[in-house]
Amino acid sequence: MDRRLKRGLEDLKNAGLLTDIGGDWNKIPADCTLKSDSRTVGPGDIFACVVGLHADGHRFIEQVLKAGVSYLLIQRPVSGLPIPWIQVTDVRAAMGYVAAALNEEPSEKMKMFAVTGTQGKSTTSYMVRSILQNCGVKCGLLGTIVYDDGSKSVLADRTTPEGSEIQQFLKNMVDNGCQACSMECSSHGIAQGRLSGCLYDGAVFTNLTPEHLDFHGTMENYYEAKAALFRKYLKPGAAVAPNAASEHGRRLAAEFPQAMTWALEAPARLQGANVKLDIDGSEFDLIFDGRKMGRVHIPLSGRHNVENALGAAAVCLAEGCDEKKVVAGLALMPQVPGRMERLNLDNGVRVVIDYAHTADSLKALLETLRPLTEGRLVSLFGHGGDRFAGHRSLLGRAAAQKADRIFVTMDNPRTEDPLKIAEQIVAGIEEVRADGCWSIELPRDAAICKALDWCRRGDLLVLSGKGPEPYLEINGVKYPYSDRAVVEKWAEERGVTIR
Ligand SMILES: CC(=O)N[C@H]1[C@@H](OP(=O)(O)OP(=O)(O)OC[C@H]2O[C@@H](n3ccc(=O)[nH]c3=O)[C@H](O)[C@@H]2O)O[C@H](CO)[C@@H](O)[C@@H]1O[C@H](C)C(=O)N[C@@H](C)C(=O)N[C@H](CCC(=O)O)C(=O)O
Ligand SMILES: Nc1ncnc2c1ncn2[C@@H]1O[C@H](COP(=O)(O)OP(=O)(O)OP(=O)(O)O)[C@@H](O)[C@H]1O
Ligand SMILES: N[C@H](CCC[C@H](N)C(=O)O)C(=O)O
Repeated sequence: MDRRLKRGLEDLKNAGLLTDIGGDWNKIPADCTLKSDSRTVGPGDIFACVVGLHADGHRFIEQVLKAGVSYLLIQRPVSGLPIPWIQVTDVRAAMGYVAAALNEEPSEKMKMFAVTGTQGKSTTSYMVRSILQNCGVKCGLLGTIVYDDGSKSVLADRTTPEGSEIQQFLKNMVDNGCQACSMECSSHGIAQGRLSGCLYDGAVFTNLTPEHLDFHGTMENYYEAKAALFRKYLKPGAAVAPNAASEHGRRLAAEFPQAMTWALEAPARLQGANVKLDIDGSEFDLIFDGRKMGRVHIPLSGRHNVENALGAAAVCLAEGCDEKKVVAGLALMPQVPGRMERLNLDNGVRVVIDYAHTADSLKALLETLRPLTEGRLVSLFGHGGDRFAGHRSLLGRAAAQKADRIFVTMDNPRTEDPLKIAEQIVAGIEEVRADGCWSIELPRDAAICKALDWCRRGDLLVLSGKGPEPYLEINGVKYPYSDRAVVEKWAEERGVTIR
């Protein structure tokens, strides 16, 4: 038995996943890679037959054998297999353990930080990385925006990739000299076992509000998925940093006595006070066990971003980072793409691009921007198709309560009719306002141009929902698209300069 695979099999056994094994697993090549997409496999690979919602990986066995695959990970008995195989009860959840073993357990060679919660994962994981880098620690990043292995950064296609991909990224981080990894963990990723093979030194819980109920069914299931990160994937003595202002954060804190709680407006070990918000950023006093540690400046506006900074500071302090370096590290963080991203036009109009795609985050965003707006606050958004439809009327309500004018448009309609989605948003607007403050313009680029033409000096236009996404997904096709590029093109055509 190959030395590396021995460990993988032990982990599969301990996780209750291993059913059976067949064939010769003695001489696995050093560069053998585990893949779960038949369209990407090549000679020498292990193919994992994932049983998904749309396809059953076992159907592709003949195809991958022709492609030269050397090993298989299967979930149901397949007779007459000509190559070695391992049978497990859940291939998707098993992939991470096997890939971790083949990659020599990369998560044991770095300080691993996880961030979970409905909102704030990307921002908080950028903040964690910024603090660690200021402590002289080279840090990789995995999340919704990019996968950065310490050498190159590629655009992410999911928040938490499949277990096989995670382990490959972690291995690359180790090879590239990273001493840490800051990683977002989505509830889908945790529930589907994509984290198998990862063990974390610290984990942050930001908040839990209704989202992804199409997948989890109930809020309790959704909470359980998040809580599993803390119950199953922490190294002994790991730092646990829950938001004590959240009911679910308090539940986690009660379960983990070592918790380094944090909160903006609730009792906690780490707190923020004297918050000052500006369009270009925020500042606040960082209070640790009742003592002022320092005044923190972050280049991101919004109380929710102050909360994210508290979460990042809490996990880093609990992991032993120097207090002054934590404070300075937060100030050094870069603009998180598409999170409160500002574009100042020289016609006196300001534009903010933000990834708010839930009613709570749109409300928080508009609440932050309202007092910072001289003229009218203009809100432009849609909602993603094949996602939790319960958000739609609530998004409409949130905008109607805070904005002066609303342009309803499309997000990624996927397989839904974008007009029907827009009408569900409008239903929410009309529950609150009857003054005709809205219009529907479905093509998102046309809607943005219309809104920019409508705005005048002092107005603030908020483009929300897509943040930095470089595409519009319609019926399974991703068309190149970017909110920022549309504003830039409009400005160029109108002779307006962006500062
Ligand atoms: C609900 C969910 O997580 N779906 C993911 C899941 O789909 P699935 O289980 O239905 O897979 P499937 O399409 O039936 O395919 C089964 C297997 O057959 C393989 N296959 C398929 C076709 C083929 O020709 N050959 C082949 O080998 C596939 O690679 C896969 O391994 O596995 C697919 C392959 O990895 C993913 O693309 C797909 O993500 C879809 C695109 C998705 O939208 N996921 C979202 C909901 C998601 O995971 N989001 C969270 C973040 C949410 C948040 O904001 O918090 C995330 O972590 O990104
Ligand atoms: N702590 C927070 N509380 C509420 N809303 C937040 C918080 N942090 C960020 N937001 C809002 O949510 C949007 C997405 O933020 P971010 O990308 O950091 O969260 P996320 O959890 O990574 O989201 P996703 O998994 O969907 O990518 C932001 O653009 C902002 O509008
Ligand atoms: N990562 C999240 C956010 C999507 C944001 C929005 N732009 C959409 O496409 O629905 C998801 O996949 O549910």
